[in-house]
Amino acid sequence: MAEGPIGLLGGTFDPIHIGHLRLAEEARETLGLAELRLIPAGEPPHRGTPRCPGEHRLAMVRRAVADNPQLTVDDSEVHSDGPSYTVLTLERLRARLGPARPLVLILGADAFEGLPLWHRWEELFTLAHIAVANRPGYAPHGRRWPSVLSPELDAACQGRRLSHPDQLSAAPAGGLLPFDMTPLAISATHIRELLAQGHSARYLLPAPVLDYIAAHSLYS
Ligand SMILES: Nc1ncnc2c1ncn2[C@@H]1O[C@H](COP(=O)(O)OP(=O)(O)OP(=O)(O)O)[C@@H](O)[C@H]1O
Ligand SMILES: O=C(O)c1ccc[n+]([C@@H]2O[C@H](COP(=O)([O-])O)[C@@H](O)[C@H]2O)c1
Repeated sequence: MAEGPIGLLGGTFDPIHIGHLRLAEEARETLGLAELRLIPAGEPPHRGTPRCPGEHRLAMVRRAVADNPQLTVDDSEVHSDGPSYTVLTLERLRARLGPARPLVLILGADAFEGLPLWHRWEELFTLAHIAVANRPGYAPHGRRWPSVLSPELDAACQGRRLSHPDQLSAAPAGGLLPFDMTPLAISATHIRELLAQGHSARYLLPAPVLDYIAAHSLYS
């Protein structure tokens, strides 16, 4: 029998903020995950070069979760060459963890909407379940979702919808589960703007991360 599902939250984390951390914590709790791994992207595909190098973003993620043993950090993408394609990360994890372990890719609604642009995106469902959280400004689920999805994403989701987190343990991959989290209209873009203008970003991200930013003069 496979052990409990492992959640995977990838991101540029430039920098990591309270929106990411509540997403991780609420996914872990709501979805009944045995563990949640944060995976900072080395070279995030489909966006410009991050403002901070991977080592700094990784260091900030480590500081953000240092007091929470249930949130762990996977540094493999930062230490790999080439674009951080999620399908490659999932293949590597699947090879290491075996075919039976349920894996759950955690995405905010904005990331999910862009899924058909991802490298080998249709194979993601063969490697993991996908759990999608609401994000203010995007249509996550409920009345409007998934009716707002592009036709190709809608088609790929047909027959995958799970109705309860317990179903994540019943198969290693292939399900789609929307879930609610505390709506938080926080973005790394806004935090970078605040810091560049010399404004306070206090309480939008953990104090140890802000201390790290100050110590290394990042984003100013
Ligand atoms: N406030 C939030 N609520 C829900 N999901 C979020 C939130 N912020 C980020 N996410 C999700 O976390 C993952 C990583 O996001 P990312 O690192 O790109 O953060 P971001 O704040 O969107 O950054 P940026 O503003 O630089 O684009 C994505 O799946 C994204 O949807
Ligand atoms: O695999 C891809 O093609 C792909 C394309 C865009 C984004 N991703 C991943 O999605 C996560 C969030 O990306 P971003 O750019 O919103 O921070 C991060 O882990 C990226 O590596 C992955």
